[in-house]
Amino acid sequence: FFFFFYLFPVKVVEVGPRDGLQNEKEMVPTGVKIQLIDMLSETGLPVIEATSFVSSKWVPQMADHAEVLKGISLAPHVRYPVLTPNMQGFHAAVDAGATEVAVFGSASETFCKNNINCSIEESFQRFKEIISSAKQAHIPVRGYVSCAVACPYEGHVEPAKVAEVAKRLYELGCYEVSLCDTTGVGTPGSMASMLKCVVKEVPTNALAVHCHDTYGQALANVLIALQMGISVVDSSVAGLGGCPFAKGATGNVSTEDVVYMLNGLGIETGVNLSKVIHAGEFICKALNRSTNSKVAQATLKSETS
Ligand SMILES: CC(C)(COP(=O)([O-])OP(=O)([O-])OC[C@H]1O[C@@H](n2cnc3c(N)ncnc32)[C@H](O)[C@@H]1OP(=O)([O-])[O-])[C@@H](O)C(=O)NCCC(=O)NCCSC(=O)C[C@@](C)(O)CC(=O)[O-]
Repeated sequence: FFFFFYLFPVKVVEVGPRDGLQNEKEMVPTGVKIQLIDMLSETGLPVIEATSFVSSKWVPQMADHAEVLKGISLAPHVRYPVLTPNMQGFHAAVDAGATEVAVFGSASETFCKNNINCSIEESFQRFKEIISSAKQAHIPVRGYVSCAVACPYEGHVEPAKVAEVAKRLYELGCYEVSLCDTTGVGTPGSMASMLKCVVKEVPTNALAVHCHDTYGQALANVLIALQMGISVVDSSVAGLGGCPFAKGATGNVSTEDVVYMLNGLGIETGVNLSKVIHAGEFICKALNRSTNSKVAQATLKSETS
């Protein structure tokens, strides 16, 4: 690899209130979710994924989606996408005031079936309907490709399959496609192989990466993506999270660690790190656990010593 650090800004997409909280066993009070999002809205983060309009039988933690979306104080320069797996979710999201949605596909058949109860082909029929209705309502749609490196059920996933699914989402009208290392098994090597294949099919300026940190590789994987020209990074405050349908996978790379690394590279994000650390402290206290962010741990320790 040759190293180049481009100095154009990176967009950090905060997924903590959705991806971070969806896997929590104990119900997180709606007021806590709202307060977390409101605190994150004050940090300079441009995008905060607020909740998901999925079935409460499948993901009970997200059952209060409408209350959360209606309860937050919308900041003028922040976008608040929500997940919508089908038209029922799309209509409910729009009724609750959503102005941006996200569809979530997969490069693995088995994960698709376990996550949204349909085949990849059927999922595209659903996405087509959602994207077409969203277009009429001038609602932007983001797309996810789960299992972009590996699947919790099938193991290795071929980069060509990831590229095919990403291209279909992009061509259907997703303005951005986020490539997800759902289980966090990716390494800079496997990420690079996958990304090399995907960038042949989808422009880099329409791609994002979404790295779980199960094997401690997430920051290195983000760095590889930056070096390959990708400038959108998903992350979760305090590194919270995991997918209920990817057993054993831990949370996303933490927003604090991503922002710290980008600051160190001199790359503009517009995000105030200490405010994110403060929001992370709030949610960790509410969940009665310690942060997964190394940067937050070090900062809070130095403040108390
Ligand atoms: C997609 C479905 C709904 C299909 O679920 P289904 O059971 O096949 O749906 P159905 O159409 O047969 O309907 C069955 C029941 O669900 C209800 N229903 C149907 N749709 C909705 C809806 N939108 N909202 C609320 N309720 C809904 C519907 O009303 C009905 O209720 P009943 O008559 O039995 O009382 C289900 O599989 C589901 O909700 N899955 C949720 C999956 C999920 O949230 N996964 C986690 C997020 S994805 C993720 O974490 C990965 C990501 C994005 O972060 C990236 C990465 O790291 O990989």
